[in-house]
Amino acid sequence: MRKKRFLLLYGTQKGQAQAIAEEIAQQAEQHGFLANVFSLQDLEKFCLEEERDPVVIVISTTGSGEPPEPAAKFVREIQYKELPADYLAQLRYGLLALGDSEFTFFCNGGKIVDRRLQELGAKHFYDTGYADDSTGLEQVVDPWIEGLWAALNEEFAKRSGDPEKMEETKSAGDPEETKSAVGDQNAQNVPENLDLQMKAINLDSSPTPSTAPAKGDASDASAEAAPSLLRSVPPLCQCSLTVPSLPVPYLEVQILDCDGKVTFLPGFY
Ligand SMILES: Cc1cc2nc3c(=O)[nH]c(=O)nc-3n(C[C@H](O)[C@H](O)[C@H](O)COP(=O)(O)O)c2cc1C
Repeated sequence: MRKKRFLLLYGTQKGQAQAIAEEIAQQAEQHGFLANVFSLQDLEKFCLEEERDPVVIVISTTGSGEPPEPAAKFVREIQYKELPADYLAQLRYGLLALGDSEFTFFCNGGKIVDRRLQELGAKHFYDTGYADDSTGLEQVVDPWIEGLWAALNEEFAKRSGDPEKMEETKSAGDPEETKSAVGDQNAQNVPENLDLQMKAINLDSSPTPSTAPAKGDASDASAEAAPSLLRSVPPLCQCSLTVPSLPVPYLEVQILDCDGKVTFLPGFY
């Protein structure tokens, strides 16, 4: 059977995004997919405007919230103001943003690209992941990659219009399940602080927040614009918000007697 192809693009400054893209490409084989991997700087090797297969983008952030330098030309091209709002209407993509929450503009390189692709009519087939170098990229990267295969399968099933395959994929994990697959996995296999990490993602400025439907048509768009306690909506979701890391807990208590003698409270030493 012919392998299901997807385009895999990466934008990297120091090599992490490339390594993750290569890992995705390697795993793709085992899941029955074929990934064509290119750097975002190789503009002559891909054309988003004509791309009909799903696209996966892994992109880091550098400077103070800029996309990596090799991706700069790509970003300039998609930011061209004359592009019509349906320029990438056929495009279905998933994006994994890398960053470090110690920086003010967390994952901003990915957010810039994500936001612009949405403005040009492209749609997510899978929710955006925000991986944080300060807590360990793998805490988000690993579950994100694990959920990617079900999302891709569902996307291909949809294209072939095969309801049975859709059902099969659903039971294997559709976007609802794709999301919960990531969530469930977090709950079961990874440390407690990943829960916090995933909450930070939901609060972040994803154009399609992970608590919102994975894909948006016109009706989704109006539903998403309504105020909600369950999902992040504009303008808040478009801000570059970052949940700060807690400092290491530390407490020392000393009580001084009036004569200046130090008394340690029972239980504190
Ligand atoms: C000089 C420098 C600037 C950075 N600036 C940001 C930033 O503004 N926002 C952010 O979220 N991460 C920032 N990062 C963190 C990187 O995006 C993160 O470490 C990422 O994993 C690097 O991926 P790469 O090796 O593919 O470039 C910065 C890292 C460096 C070295």
